[in-house]
Amino acid sequence: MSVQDSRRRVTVPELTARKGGTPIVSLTAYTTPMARQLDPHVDMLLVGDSLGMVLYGMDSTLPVTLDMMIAHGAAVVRGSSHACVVVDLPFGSYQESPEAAFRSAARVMAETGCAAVKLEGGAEMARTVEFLVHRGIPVLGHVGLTPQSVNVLGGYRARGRSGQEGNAIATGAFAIAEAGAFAIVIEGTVETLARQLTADLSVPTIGIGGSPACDGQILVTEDIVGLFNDFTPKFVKRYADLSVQIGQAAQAYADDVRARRFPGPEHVFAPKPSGNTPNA
Ligand SMILES: Nc1nc(=O)c2c([nH]1)NC[C@@H]1CN(c3ccc(C(=O)N[C@@H](CCC(=O)O)C(=O)O)cc3)CN21
Ligand SMILES: CC(C)C(=O)C(=O)O
Ligand SMILES: [Mg+2]
Repeated sequence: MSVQDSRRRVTVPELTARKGGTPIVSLTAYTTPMARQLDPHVDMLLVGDSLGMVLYGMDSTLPVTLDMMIAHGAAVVRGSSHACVVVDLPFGSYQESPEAAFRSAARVMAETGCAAVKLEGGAEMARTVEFLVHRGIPVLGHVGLTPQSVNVLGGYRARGRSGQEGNAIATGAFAIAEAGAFAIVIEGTVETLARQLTADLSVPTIGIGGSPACDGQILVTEDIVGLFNDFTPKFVKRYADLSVQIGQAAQAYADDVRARRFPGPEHVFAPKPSGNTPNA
């Protein structure tokens, strides 16, 4: 793993040009301090609507609002200088019509300074993707396990196990690519489907529970560093356990306060020196 060129921001066309090349490295970020830590190491930062579950304790991504995505999107853009920042369009902000999608996406672009938006869906979203791209908004597609459709899908289970479901996902991915998506996230599908789509699509695929053959990979940062422990999808690899370190820090602080070891003399403000105080 190498620190990337941090002098210049990765552009959307540069990500598209990575098809079949060096894998696109991507992680989610929701806040400025996390973006600052991740930015040098990744090509793309996604401000995912997973923030509803990870940061806000919601039990799905559906209650996430456009205002939440804009606030967190702006925070991530402020914390990054290298990565291409993409912001999820939340549930309800784009499905109704291409016009509604444009209004939402234009607010996200203008108010955050991000480079692109992501939206979930297949063939039914192709017209919307084309509408946005033709009007200057780069779109990242997202097919397979699409969490905003959890109530239709009936849970966060792997997709494309049946030939019929696999065909529908493939048709959707081709429609989104044809409509001008610059890359497509393939989430939670059988590996063979993600591999086949990577071989057949002209744009990069970014896998999350997809395939090692995908043109890139993405995961939720809190999942890989152990800061989110409500559930762990099968596709997550854990690289650190920061919740343990946070708990240890809180325990040590609590022990210090209760024993009056904190604050120490170095943590308190001495009185200002002045002419008429005997102690000065
Ligand atoms: N922290 C986090 N990580 C994610 O990857 C993520 C989110 N949140 N929120 C939005 C969606 C929801 N996702 C999920 C959520 C749960 C499973 C999960 O538990 N899958 C089980 C099988 C579940 C079942 O069979 O019903 C698994 O074994 O992977 C997978 C993806 C992926 N996304
Ligand atoms: C995991 C990625 C693909 C996502 O959509 C999210 O974090 O919301
Ligand atoms: Mg999302």
